[in-house]
Amino acid sequence: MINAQRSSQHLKNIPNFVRIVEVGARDGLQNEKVIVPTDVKIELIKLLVSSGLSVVEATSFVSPKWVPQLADAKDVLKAIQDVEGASFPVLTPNLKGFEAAVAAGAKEVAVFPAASESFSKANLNCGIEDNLARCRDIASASRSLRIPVRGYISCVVGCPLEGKIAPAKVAYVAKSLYEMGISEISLGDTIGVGTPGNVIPMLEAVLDVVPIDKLAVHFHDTYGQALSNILISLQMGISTVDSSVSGLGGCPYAKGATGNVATEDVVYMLNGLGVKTNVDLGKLMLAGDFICKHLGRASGSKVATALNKVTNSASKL
Ligand SMILES: CC(C)(COP(=O)([O-])OP(=O)([O-])OC[C@H]1O[C@@H](n2cnc3c(N)ncnc32)[C@H](O)[C@@H]1OP(=O)([O-])[O-])[C@@H](O)C(=O)NCCC(=O)NCCSC(=O)C[C@@](C)(O)CC(=O)[O-]
Repeated sequence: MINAQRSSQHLKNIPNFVRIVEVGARDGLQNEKVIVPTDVKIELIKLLVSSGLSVVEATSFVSPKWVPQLADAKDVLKAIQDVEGASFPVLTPNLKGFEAAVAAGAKEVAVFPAASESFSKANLNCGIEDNLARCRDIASASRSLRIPVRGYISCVVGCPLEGKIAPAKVAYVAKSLYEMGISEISLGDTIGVGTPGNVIPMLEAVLDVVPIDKLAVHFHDTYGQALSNILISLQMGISTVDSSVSGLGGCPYAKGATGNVATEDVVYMLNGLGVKTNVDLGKLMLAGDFICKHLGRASGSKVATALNKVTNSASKL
């Protein structure tokens, strides 16, 4: 639904409500070299849910040889079965992962093809077409179980191996996912090279073949462009945005890719636009503080950093 209260021509297409898909516990942690204890992952997920986030991607059922950080997927998912207030999608690259996820209690899964042939091979050990066949297998296995399947497309504007990616390639993968009944397609700027200049033509190409209410955007903030790309996407009518608490993240198979856009920064911008998210920024920052303290690292969120400075200097007065 469009925000009717806004009189400005420039803001009138922006939706009243944006659904945030929090990917910190999966995309955020998957690239961490030191293994984060399972209990810490579980506590992080619980804190994220307490902040009001209604979709918290929990983990991945991928090969532990490829992504050792998420080898505890089963334990994480089992431990959050009784947590109420959010759904917990998990990544499944193939039927083996899908079956393991379902056995551990997954009620939503995600497949993750790429728009780049080389990246598909680096990330999944198979090309785009072979991977789409795996996605199709998962889509059909999930149908009888009524499990929604999200589909990420990686490298929607640029690839670490191939450089620029043509919008038509993204549209092809998006159309394939849509035709196999994927519930939502998240367009991933895996290495954060998007600007409104290349994101707009990519979105236009995808919108020619997939309805807007099926689309989400997933921006990494490597070059500091994520919020401008999100704003453009909202102006084009997209109302689901992926982000990661404290800007954690990076893909192990995309060298140089830094964190996702920070959820705190997205919520702050949306609050400023008068867009509802149901997320409490203060509680979200507690989740960010918790994981940053554990990782021994400063937050990648500009908003959390600024608000923490303001609070610290006020408490010294
Ligand atoms: C797809 C595979 C498994 C193929 O990997 P492979 O080596 O080709 O697999 P295989 O079928 O040849 O099997 C080899 C071994 O892996 C096992 N295996 C096979 N499948 C599974 C499974 N599901 N779970 C656990 N184990 C599995 C299988 O049983 C066998 O075990 P072994 O007999 O040697 O003991 C591998 O390439 C893989 O796990 N890739 C995942 C990489 C990954 O997670 N990347 C990060 C996520 S993508 C991303 O971050 C981008 C995104 C989504 O956020 C969007 C964006 O940012 O733009």
